[in-house]
Amino acid sequence: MKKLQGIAASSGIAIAKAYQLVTPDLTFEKVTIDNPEKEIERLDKALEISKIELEKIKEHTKQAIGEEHAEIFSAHLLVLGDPELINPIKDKIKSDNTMAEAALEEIANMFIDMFKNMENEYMRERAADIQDVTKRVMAHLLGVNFPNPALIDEEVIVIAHDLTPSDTAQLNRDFVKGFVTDIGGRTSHSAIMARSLEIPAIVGTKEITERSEENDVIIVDGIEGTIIINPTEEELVAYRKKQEDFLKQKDEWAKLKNEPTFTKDKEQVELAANIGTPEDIEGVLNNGGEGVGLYRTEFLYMGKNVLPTEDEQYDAYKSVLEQMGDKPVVVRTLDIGGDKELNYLDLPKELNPFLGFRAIRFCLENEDIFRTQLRALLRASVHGNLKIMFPMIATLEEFRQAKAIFLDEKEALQKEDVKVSDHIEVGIMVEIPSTAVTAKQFAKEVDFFSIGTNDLIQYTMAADRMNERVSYLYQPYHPAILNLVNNVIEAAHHEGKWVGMCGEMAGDPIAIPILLGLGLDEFSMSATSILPARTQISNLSKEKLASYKDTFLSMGTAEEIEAFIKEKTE
Ligand SMILES: C=C(OP(=O)(O)O)C(=O)O
Ligand SMILES: [Mg+2]
Repeated sequence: MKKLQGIAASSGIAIAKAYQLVTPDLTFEKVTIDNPEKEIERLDKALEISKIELEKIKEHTKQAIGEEHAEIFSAHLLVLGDPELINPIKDKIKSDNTMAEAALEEIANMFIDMFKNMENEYMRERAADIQDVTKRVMAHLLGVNFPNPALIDEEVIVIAHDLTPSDTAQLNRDFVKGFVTDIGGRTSHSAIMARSLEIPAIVGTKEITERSEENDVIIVDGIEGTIIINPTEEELVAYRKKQEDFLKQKDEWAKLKNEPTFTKDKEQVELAANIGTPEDIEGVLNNGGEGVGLYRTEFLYMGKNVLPTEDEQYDAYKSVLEQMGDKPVVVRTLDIGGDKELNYLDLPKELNPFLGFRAIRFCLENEDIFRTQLRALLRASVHGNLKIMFPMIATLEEFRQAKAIFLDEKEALQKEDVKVSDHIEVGIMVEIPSTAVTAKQFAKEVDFFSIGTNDLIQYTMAADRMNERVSYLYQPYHPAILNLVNNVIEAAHHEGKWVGMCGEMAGDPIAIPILLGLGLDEFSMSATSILPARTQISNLSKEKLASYKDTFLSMGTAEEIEAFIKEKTE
C-alpha cells in the first residue's frame, strides 16, 4: 500500500483500477530488414487498428460533446487513408529495405515539414493532424498501447501527468470513476471540469504517474486529496463506508434543492453555477442552481478545427437560456489564452501566456470574432434572462471599447428588424488587481461585477494557479485578496450595483462566511458545491459575520483569518 497526497479538486470517493493516460515511449532502434512484404503487412495492420480506434474515438466524441468536436478525428481518418502519404512509405520499405517504423517516421516528417511551412492556415493544421496520426500508427507498430480517454470501456481511475480541458471533455462518466494528475491546481480547467462532471479528482500529486502502474487498485479520496495505491482489505472497507456516507450526505443536501438561499437572519443571497457547455445545465438544475453565474464560452471554440459559426453559437446560448427559464444566465465572452489554447488560430507561443495576449485583449484585436459572438448572444437574448460579461478587463478603456462594440451590434441587428432583449445587463469580471483597486471608477459604468478569484489570486500573489510548487502562495484568505474583494463590493453597492463571485473561492466553505460578512450578493460555483453551500449558509448570520469584517480585514496573515473565522462559525 502506498499513500500519496495531492490537491483535492473534485469531491467524492472513487475506487477502481488505474488506467495510465501517458504517451508511451515511441523511440526505436533502426535495423535493415530482409522481408519488405512482411514489413508492409505490419504497416497495414497498424493502419487498420488505428483506423478502428479513430472511428471509435470519433463516435464517442460526437456522442459526448457534439458533432463539431468530432471533426478533428474525421481529419485524422482522412490522413490515415491518404495514398499520397501511405504509398511513399510502402515504396520506401520496398526500395531501401527499411523497417516500417523508420519509413513511417521519415515520410511523415517530410510531409509535416512541408505543411508546417505553408502560407495557408488550413494546410498548416494538416501538419498537426499527420503528427497525431503518425504517433498512433507508430505505437501500434511498436506494439505499445496508445491510450485515449475516449477508448476507455471499463471502470477505471485515469492517471495522467496532466489532462488538457479537451482530454477531460472526452472522459466518459460511466467508466471513468476518478482521475489523478501529477500537475495542476484546484483552479486549473481540468479540475473545474471534473467538478461539473461530478468525477472525484485529485491534482498536483507531483508523482502519481511514477508511483502507480497500470491496473493497480486506486482509491481516490477527492474530499481529503488522498490517494491510496493497492489498499489493504481494511482500507477498502473503510473507504467503501466513506463513499456510502458521502452519498447519504448528498441525499441530505438534495432536500434543499428547490429552496431559495437564506441566512439564519433571513438575508437572501443567490447561489448560481459555473458551466462550460449547454449539457452542464442538467447538473445545475439537479443541484438546485438559482442561475448561471458564469458560462465559460471558450469550450465552444475548443477541441475543433475551426471557429464556431454565429448560428452554432446562437443554438448553444439559446439552449442554455431556455433550459434556465427566467433564471439569470451570465455569459462570459471568449476568454481564450492561459491554459485554454486554440491551436487553429496559430497564435505565437508566449513566454508567459497568463499575462499575454488573451481574453478581451484578443477579442478587441480580432473584432470580427468578437462581433460574431456578440451577435449570437444578442439574437439569443430573447430566449431568457441574459447578462453579458467581459473577461480580463484591466482598464476602463477596454470596457468602454467592448461595450461600444456590443451597442453597435445591437443597433445593427435592430435595424435589420431582428428582435433583441432590451434588458441585457453588461458587466465585467474583476480578475486583475488594477480593476479591483479602481472598482469605484468602474462601478459608475458597469451594470455588475463578477469577481474571478481564480485569476485575481494568481495575479495579486504572483503565483501561477497551475503550478503546484507555488500553491502555498495561492491564498484565497490572504488579507490582500479580502481587501480587494471588499473594495469591489463597497464600490458596487455605493452605486447600487450587484456583485457576484465566479472564482472557485465562492464555493469554498471557509470563504463563504467571510464573503457573506463582506456583503457578496451572488455566489457562483461548481454545481456540486451549491447544496452544501446552501446548507451552510442557512446556519450563518450575515449580521454577525458583517460585524467581524473590520477585524479580519486588518489581520496580517491568511492563517490568522482562517483560524478566526473557524472559531467564530463553529
Ligand atoms: C472564473 C474565473 O475565470 P477562469 O477560471 O475561466 O479563468 C476566474 O479567473 O476566477
Ligand atoms: Mg479568469
